Amino acid sequence: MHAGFSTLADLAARLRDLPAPDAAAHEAARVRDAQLTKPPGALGRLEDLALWYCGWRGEARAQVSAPQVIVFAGNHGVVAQGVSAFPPEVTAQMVANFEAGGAAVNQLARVAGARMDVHALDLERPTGDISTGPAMTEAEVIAALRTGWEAVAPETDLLVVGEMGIGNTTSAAAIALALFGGAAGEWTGRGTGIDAAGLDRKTQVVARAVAANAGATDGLEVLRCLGGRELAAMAGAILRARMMRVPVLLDGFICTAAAACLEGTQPGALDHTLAGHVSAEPGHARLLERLGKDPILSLGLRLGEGTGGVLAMGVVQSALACHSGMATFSEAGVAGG
Ligand SMILES: O=C(O)c1ccc[n+]([C@@H]2O[C@H](COP(=O)([O-])O)[C@@H](O)[C@H]2O)c1
Ligand SMILES: Cc1cc2nc[nH]c2cc1C
Repeated sequence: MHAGFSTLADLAARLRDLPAPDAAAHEAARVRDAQLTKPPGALGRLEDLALWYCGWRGEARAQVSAPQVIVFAGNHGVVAQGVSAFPPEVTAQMVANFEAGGAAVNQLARVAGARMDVHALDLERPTGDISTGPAMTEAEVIAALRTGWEAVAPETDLLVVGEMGIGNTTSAAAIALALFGGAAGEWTGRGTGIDAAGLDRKTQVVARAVAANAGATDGLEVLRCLGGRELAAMAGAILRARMMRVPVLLDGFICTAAAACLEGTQPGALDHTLAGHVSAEPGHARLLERLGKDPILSLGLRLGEGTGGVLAMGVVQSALACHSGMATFSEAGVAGG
């Protein structure tokens, strides 16, 4: 399917006309939930997850049959400022590891029964150094958004987008600062494990990046100026999922920062998404709070790749197994329903 956008203005127009969940299916799912063999509300948040999923899929009794995780990789010019504990070659080396099945996310995707796809975006051509100017031209950000848009499989019914990109916690922190304000230090963390001196340097780089791109206030423009190709691809996939009414589980700090750019342009653009987890990168909890998202899991992960999102797929699948598989009070002959 043609992406249907060739400029950021086209994309902003698409964002103004997004599908909503199916209120009747949501209500039918709620009625069914009330009849299941448990005290009302006893499955806690699992009940909300099942209703959320049924509403977006337009089914009173839904199950996940084609979960997909897509890992996008990109390289960042800002690594020249000494903002990561690892060298940028690791991005391409990890792509090879994803393709060989050796990364953490490969194992978790297998456990979740999810299809996994990997897209490396122009790794040999890092984005511009955000501490001195914009990361991408409009043509570059559109190309990356389209890669994400086109990566969502037609049969997918639950999506996780993850990323790999040395230097990308600097991008994510700069995006959060540009969108939500505050001090650079509130959004900047250790990423892959930079030391204390490195963290000071990185905080200054984040502040300089936002100052150097001060014209960027709209979400999509923030994505172009302060993001990276893998962040733009994640945003494109999240938007495509919305058009397909496919629920999305967000991963960590970088994934959430990319998603926040859509919400920055169009409030409500992330209504089909939930936070799969809260990462150990301190800016992530703050960002989720700003987006009004309560994470499903909190396991101290700070890996990215989609790992936290894929783990939460298991929780959503469990919620739907209960919602669709449990007997009602009358079916089971249990008193009190
Ligand atoms: O998902 C997260 O919250 C997260 C937190 C810290 C680091 N990461 C991963 O680490 C890489 C970026 O870290 P850095 O230090 O190079 O900016 C990138 O490949 C991310 O997938 C991911
Ligand atoms: C080894 C390694 C694996 C990763 N996976 C996601 N980000 C990563 C960063 C590093 C350094």
